[in-house]
Amino acid sequence: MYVNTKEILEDASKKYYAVPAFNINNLEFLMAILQGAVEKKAPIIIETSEGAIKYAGNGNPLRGARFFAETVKNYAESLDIPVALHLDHGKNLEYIAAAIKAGYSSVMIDASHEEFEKNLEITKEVVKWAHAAGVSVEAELGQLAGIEDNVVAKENVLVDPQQAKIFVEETNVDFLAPAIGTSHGAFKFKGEAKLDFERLKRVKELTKIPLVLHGASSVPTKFVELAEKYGANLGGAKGVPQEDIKKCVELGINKVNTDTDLRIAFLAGLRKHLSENEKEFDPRKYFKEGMEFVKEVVMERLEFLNTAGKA
Ligand SMILES: O=C(COP(=O)(O)O)NO
Ligand SMILES: [Ca+2]
Ligand code: NA
Ligand SMILES: [Zn+2]
Repeated sequence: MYVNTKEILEDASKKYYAVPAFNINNLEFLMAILQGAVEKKAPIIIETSEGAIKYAGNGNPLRGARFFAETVKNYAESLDIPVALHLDHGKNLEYIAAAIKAGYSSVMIDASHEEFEKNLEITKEVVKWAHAAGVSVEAELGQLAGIEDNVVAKENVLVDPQQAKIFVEETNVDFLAPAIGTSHGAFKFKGEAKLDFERLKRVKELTKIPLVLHGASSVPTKFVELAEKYGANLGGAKGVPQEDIKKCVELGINKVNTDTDLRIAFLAGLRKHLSENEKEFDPRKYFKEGMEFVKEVVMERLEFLNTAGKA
């Protein structure tokens, strides 16, 4: 069934487990993710960036948002697990409006590159707007290093727990993404992975709402090596160690944004299949192995986060 993201995350927050939010750009990833969630009897959050909406709508935000909202709703209504659709890293108000209009379960307003007061003002506006349409809202405090779609954040600016308390009270936002040291993409840490667990603990104590971990891909060596065996060049890829993710969930993270892990798994399967089946030209066949690897990563993460069996 198609549900509001808040429903899924409030249960997770109460019982201290987490739900992965998997990014998609096309039908193949959606199908692989849903198959994995059904097999694991788990609630699931599907998310699309503004870039994914631009891609599916060929530049038209409402066309792209409708493509994903109608496709996900259509699948969700035929499944007996809770499925939510979320706009990831909303920055452009046109895209946020399109997602709300198309029927997304929730939207992220990411104004974390702005000054605190400005971020608070913008988020307050979006919350009023979204709540009037029954849509829940995620916001972000602090910055992740690395490329955030179209905003290059210079360095990690970690969340200030006191500011988080004020921010949540003033904006009435439904869930919050506190920057605690992660970053997006496949090359996360220069040296050792270091997340600020103390800071995360304080944010949970002071805000008591569901929290989101961005940049949470672990970059599984197995699929990096397989992709490289068939010609990919992912040298130096490094993700968040699984035990760090587990610690974050124990401290109150409830939504775990995962994009890079699925991209690498799909890439490995596609490269492997194409190089072993030079005569194949049916996309329903040559995408299959990549989809199976995506499903494998999905099921593993659902087990690992204790989402399995919570549907
Ligand atoms: O934060 C993410 C995904 O992060 P990864 O690149 O670690 O999958 N999406 O919003
Ligand atoms: Ca941000
Ligand atoms: Na998000
Ligand atoms: Zn993110």
